[in-house]
Amino acid sequence: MACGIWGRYTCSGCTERHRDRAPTKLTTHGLTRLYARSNSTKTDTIPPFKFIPLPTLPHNHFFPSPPFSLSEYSYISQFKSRPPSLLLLSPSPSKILHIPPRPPSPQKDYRKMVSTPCQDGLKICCIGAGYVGGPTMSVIALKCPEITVNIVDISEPRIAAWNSDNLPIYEPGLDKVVKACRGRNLFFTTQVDQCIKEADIIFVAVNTPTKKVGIGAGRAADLTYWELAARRIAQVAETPKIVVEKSTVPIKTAEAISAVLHGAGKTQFSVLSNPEFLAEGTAIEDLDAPDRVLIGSTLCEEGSKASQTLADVYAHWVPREKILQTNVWSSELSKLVANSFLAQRVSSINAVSAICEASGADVDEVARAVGMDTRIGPKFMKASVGFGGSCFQKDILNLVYLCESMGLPEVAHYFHQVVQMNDLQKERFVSRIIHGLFNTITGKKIALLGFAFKKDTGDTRESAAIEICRRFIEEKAQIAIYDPKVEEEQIWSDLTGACQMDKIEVQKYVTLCPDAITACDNAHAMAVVTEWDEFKDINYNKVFEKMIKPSFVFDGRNVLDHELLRKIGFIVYAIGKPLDPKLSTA
Ligand SMILES: NC(=O)c1ccc[n+]([C@@H]2O[C@H](COP(=O)([O-])OP(=O)(O)OC[C@H]3O[C@@H](n4cnc5c(N)ncnc54)[C@H](O)[C@@H]3O)[C@@H](O)[C@H]2O)c1
Ligand SMILES: O=c1ccn([C@@H]2O[C@H](COP(=O)(O)OP(=O)(O)O[C@H]3O[C@H](CO)[C@@H](O)[C@H](O)[C@H]3O)[C@@H](O)[C@H]2O)c(=O)[nH]1
Repeated sequence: MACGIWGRYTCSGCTERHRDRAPTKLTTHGLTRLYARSNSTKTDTIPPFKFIPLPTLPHNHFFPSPPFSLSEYSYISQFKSRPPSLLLLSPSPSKILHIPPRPPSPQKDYRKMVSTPCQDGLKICCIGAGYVGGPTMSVIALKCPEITVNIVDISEPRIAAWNSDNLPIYEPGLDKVVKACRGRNLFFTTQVDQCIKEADIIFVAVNTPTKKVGIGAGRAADLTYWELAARRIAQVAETPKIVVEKSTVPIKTAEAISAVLHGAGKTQFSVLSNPEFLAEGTAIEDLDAPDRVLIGSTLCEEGSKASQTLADVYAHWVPREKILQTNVWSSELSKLVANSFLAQRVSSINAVSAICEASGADVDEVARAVGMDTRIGPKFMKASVGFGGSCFQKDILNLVYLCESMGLPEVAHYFHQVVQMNDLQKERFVSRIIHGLFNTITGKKIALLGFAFKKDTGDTRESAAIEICRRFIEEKAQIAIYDPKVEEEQIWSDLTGACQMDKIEVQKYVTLCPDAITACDNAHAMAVVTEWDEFKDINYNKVFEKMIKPSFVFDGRNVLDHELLRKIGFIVYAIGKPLDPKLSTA
């Protein structure tokens, strides 16, 4: 069947290059959206004119007879510097079949148009609509309006939430981006197979948690979801695809995945590594202006071509010099190393916080003095109750496991210390509270402010709050939790999992509160675990009135005004700060 593309244009539905060829029939051939130009007979001037979207057309849709004659249509593949979706120019969108004949656009325009950074009509599918897949693909859709981006997931509720006003993740600025693109060139769907089939580039952004059972349990990455996604692609794909590792994976995963994909022997796949460096809470900022974009590929011609295609997508908004193209193993390893270095800095400053408490030094002063050395730098120097999040611990343990597997036990041990230091920091915080409250917290009420692993996210994965609560429950304390963004059900699920108790049992120890003041009512102590900005603005005079005396504040993030709190009458403990003489440490 002839493809209905006219001019020098590589159609998204097939890999053929079509050149001034008159098909007998016109099909959409993989293009699902056509735009009509209204009220104009001019073909070559692009803006200003009005585009009227026609109804979405299914793949390979045949227009009814009489078939289109090519001379009646002009397809163009560039709209100013940003290539748009395929444009169907027509004087009357409602009369798409009765357009007066028009001469084709001059050849030279087409030459200019096809040399755009990204091919018109490119289709992206992202498998996994989570914290990475959702924001990353939304930003690609925003920056590349001519690219169709389908985000697929096996979880129906998650997809339903992405299609609602209540997105499944909280991320500042995400709402706006999604609203700008959803239904235009960004789609969330559970139609995994169809989107795989239609895509030119498939990102895989599924979860890769730490293995719970089997060889490498507790350390190695569990690639079950990844492999399932790869097998699905292998089974369904009919045309060549670029498959992109967006998930964080161990080195050599691309090689293994390539074997799975090519095992089916149906078509050609190029596997790229393109790790994501966004941090939660600042995902949109990080995606908008990344420090770098890393693309790893095999060194063959196919690999370089695929790498270039992906680089061209990012080049829509990321300066070329920030797009690093490396070999695939360097790319995979760099992601694990980046997270290990970041976590190592947090553990280092947390280790220093213990020295400060023992010596009377102030951790923030030390961090400032050390961080002003340009070789060291000031970032990631904030002492805390311990790092959390879905990545740091998982990725370091993954690196540790890789080192062990490669016969490098000393290197493995070196990186493992970062996680052990983090565990120690959480335990130090709990011990300070128990000792501060005269060596027992049994039956005492502790208000826990914050449950997310950091501010500006509703994510609780590996949050220090979970371990701290587990230890409080072990000591039979009463805990009143307030977090501005974390869903209640998430807290119950985290605590039942961590404590190996059912919800009713956990509820004997834990209550969830609508605000900080309520949580502090009749409490012996208040502990800040997440650095939410709003905690700085609480009326602490009011809190003090409501709390049992002596009233304690344990600031696990060093975000409160400790001087002021002491003036009000609180006994204050802050990570890495000179100890309050009134705080019992026995
Ligand atoms: N969260 C972050 O900030 C972050 C940042 C950089 C990299 N990463 C890495 O990115 C990956 C994804 O992380 P995340 O936080 O987005 O995970 P997530 O759990 O939020 O999302 C993963 C999604 O994949 C879906 N999924 C799993 N298997 C599937 C399949 N076979 N087909 C379709 N959908 C499937 C799940 O239903 C889930 O919605 C991980 O490897 C993680 O280490 C995460
Ligand atoms: O000075 C600091 C900085 C961070 N943290 C804690 O460290 C954890 C991780 O914070 P952050 O790195 O900001 O958030 P993540 O979303 O986990 O992002 C990390 O993990 C992602 C997943 O791999 C990477 O993409 C990011 O580059 C990397 O920063 C959180 O609990 C923070 O509170 C500190 O305690 N002190």
